[in-house]
Amino acid sequence: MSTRPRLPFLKGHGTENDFVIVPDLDGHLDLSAAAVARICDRRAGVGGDGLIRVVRSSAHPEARAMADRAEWFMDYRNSDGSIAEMCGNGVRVFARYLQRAGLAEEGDLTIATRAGVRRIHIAKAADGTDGAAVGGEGAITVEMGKALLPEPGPEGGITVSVGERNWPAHHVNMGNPHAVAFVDDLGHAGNLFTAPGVRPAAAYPHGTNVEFVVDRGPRHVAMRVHERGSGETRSCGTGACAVMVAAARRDGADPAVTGRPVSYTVDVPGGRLVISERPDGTVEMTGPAVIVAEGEFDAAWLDTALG
Ligand SMILES: N[C@@H](CCC[C@H](N)C(=O)O)C(=O)O
Repeated sequence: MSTRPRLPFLKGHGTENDFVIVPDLDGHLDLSAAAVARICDRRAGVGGDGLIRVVRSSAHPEARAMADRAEWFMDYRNSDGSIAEMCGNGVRVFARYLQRAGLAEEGDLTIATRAGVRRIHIAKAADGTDGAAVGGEGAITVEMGKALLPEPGPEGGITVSVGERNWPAHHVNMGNPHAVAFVDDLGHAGNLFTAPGVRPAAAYPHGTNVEFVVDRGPRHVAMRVHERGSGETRSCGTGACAVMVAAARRDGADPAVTGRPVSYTVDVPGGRLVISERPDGTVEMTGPAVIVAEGEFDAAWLDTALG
């Protein structure tokens, strides 16, 4: 018989990038990488592209310094248990959880992440759709910070490869790393269960997320992604932001030069995100966030999962 306190969880997604949400408000849980991987396992666990632990910033050593600017910290883990700096879809789902739990209201709030404090706006949801229509009522907008575009090192620019195919790629950092390759056909990326090759390895000492992008129309692109630590997912918010910035620079659009914001629609297999870049370089993402279920871990199962 387990003596562990009952542990609730929720399941949510943003454009079908799905997460197990574990409220641990006062930071008592010790979640090892192995435990996260078991919880995210789609057959033997709850299943998800990642796990989001909701913890008070003041109760987490990595967030304490942000506690005066953001009450809540998103402790994000990939489905293999590895730690990531940021998750764009995850932070919208995190905000939706706070709203549902009565810990935040519609309107403006801030959330601490390993990439820094992010400002969020939860639009008014008059129709209860949880923002399923991008930009519609209930959608959530996140100020994702500024994109960094690291210069190529001595070994040259980035190349992404799948099988025999190679593409030049843009190195974009949105708090976490991305390699963005423009391709003729999203099918050419093939089977993304395994990670694409990325060279030079030194450009990404901690690995990278890889996006494959095609044009759909003016300021409108579509992408597939292989996420570091999770494999192919149906969407990646930071990836969509990296794609938007890479597409804008490719198209000769730089808000810092023109003084005008630029906006792209980014289609992902799981839906649509709208991404804008402002003249000060801040990237803004708008998209849906949905909570689909709420439950409680079986105590005996949790004992074995947490070890
Ligand atoms: N799905 C996320 C990104 C999650 C982290 C990523 N796999 C990494 O390791 O950097 C998003 O929506 O941004």
